[in-house]
Amino acid sequence: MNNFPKIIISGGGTGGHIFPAIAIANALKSISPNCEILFVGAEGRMEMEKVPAAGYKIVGLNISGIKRGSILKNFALPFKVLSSVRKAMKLIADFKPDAVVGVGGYASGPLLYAAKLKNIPYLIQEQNSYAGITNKLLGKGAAKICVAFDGMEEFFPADKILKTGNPVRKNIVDITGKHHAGAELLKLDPLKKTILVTGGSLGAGTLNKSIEKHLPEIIAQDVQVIWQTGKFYYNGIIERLTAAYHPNVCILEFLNKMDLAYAAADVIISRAGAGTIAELCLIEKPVILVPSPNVAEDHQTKNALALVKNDAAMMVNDRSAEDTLVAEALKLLKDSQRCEMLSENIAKMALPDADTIIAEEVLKLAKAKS
Ligand SMILES: CC(=O)N[C@H]1[C@@H](OP(=O)(O)OP(=O)(O)OC[C@H]2O[C@@H](n3ccc(=O)[nH]c3=O)[C@H](O)[C@@H]2O)O[C@H](CO)[C@@H](O)[C@@H]1O
Repeated sequence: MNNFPKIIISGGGTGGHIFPAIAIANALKSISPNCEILFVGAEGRMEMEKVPAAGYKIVGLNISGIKRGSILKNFALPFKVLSSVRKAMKLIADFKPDAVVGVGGYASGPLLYAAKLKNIPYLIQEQNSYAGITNKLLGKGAAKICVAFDGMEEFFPADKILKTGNPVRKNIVDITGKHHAGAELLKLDPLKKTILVTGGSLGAGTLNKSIEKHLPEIIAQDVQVIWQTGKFYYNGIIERLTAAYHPNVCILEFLNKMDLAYAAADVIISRAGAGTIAELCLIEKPVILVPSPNVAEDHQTKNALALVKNDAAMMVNDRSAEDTLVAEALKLLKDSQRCEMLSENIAKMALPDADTIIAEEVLKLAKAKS
């Protein structure tokens, strides 16, 4: 076997694509410490900051998605796609990867397409129950497609599908013994009940409105809240709220130490992004999911229902969240039996080794090529 396999991992846009990619890279490094990994992302997107922070090198392509609303806004898109494919071809020629991984998102398309043209084997990792357009288009040429949900034959050739679950960063879900450290970092009281609110990597307007509206009730019950707002909402919330400075309230735009926030929480309110759900199954805490209605084919509702059907999570619709979400969370916090049941059931849904299984598949492809 080639002891120095070279792997390109491409994709990004949101945490939902970036963090599985980092989890795969970490697993590759732990199985094959000598392997060389290069990330390829989209210029100006979150991966250009998060990937180097995780210790990996990344190169950016000048590529964006289709913008809704006006043809004019998309005028430059075909040129960007062409120049990105050209740059991807050059990256492949220079780096000479033995295998390529695509996790979805803007950069994944040009890079996988270039890999296909250059006969480099590639693996696709699809996080959701509904396949993204890039992954669907490039699925036929993939050597393997690693998925997290049943029924993905609807989008991909059945013989290429492997159900692995979504890869998660091991350090994020290792929360044992971190409750006090979490409370300390977030300047909260480790003895008080705590709700964590997370809107996924970009934050969620509905969750923010719901918390903002009912913050006085949370404080009145002497409950603490770790409130991740997302970058776009943070300043507005801080400007509007004097309660933001109450000792029970910790507001952040992004949680860099998600493990400590998970560890500090007694109940979690969350969007139903596939990566977050994979983590929630592993940390085994009671969860209320509020699926985003603004995603393709309503896939977050499908993600959430997979848990709800097994009594492994509660669900509140986006439409009713402003009225009922906080009351439901405060009620759940007081019901220790229900919390225990939800924790037990969500743990049964976990697929803990996705990162290692996918990394092994990638290394098999690299070995077959070299
Ligand atoms: C609006 C949108 O398009 N959402 C999609 C996006 O979600 P999104 O980008 O929110 O991704 P996920 O919910 O899957 O994962 C979020 C990731 O970000 C991390 N995190 C989050 C907040 C924070 O403050 N700190 C932090 O580290 C979480 O630990 C997790 O690893 O990709 C997912 C996976 O393709 C999809 O299922 C979602 O529908």
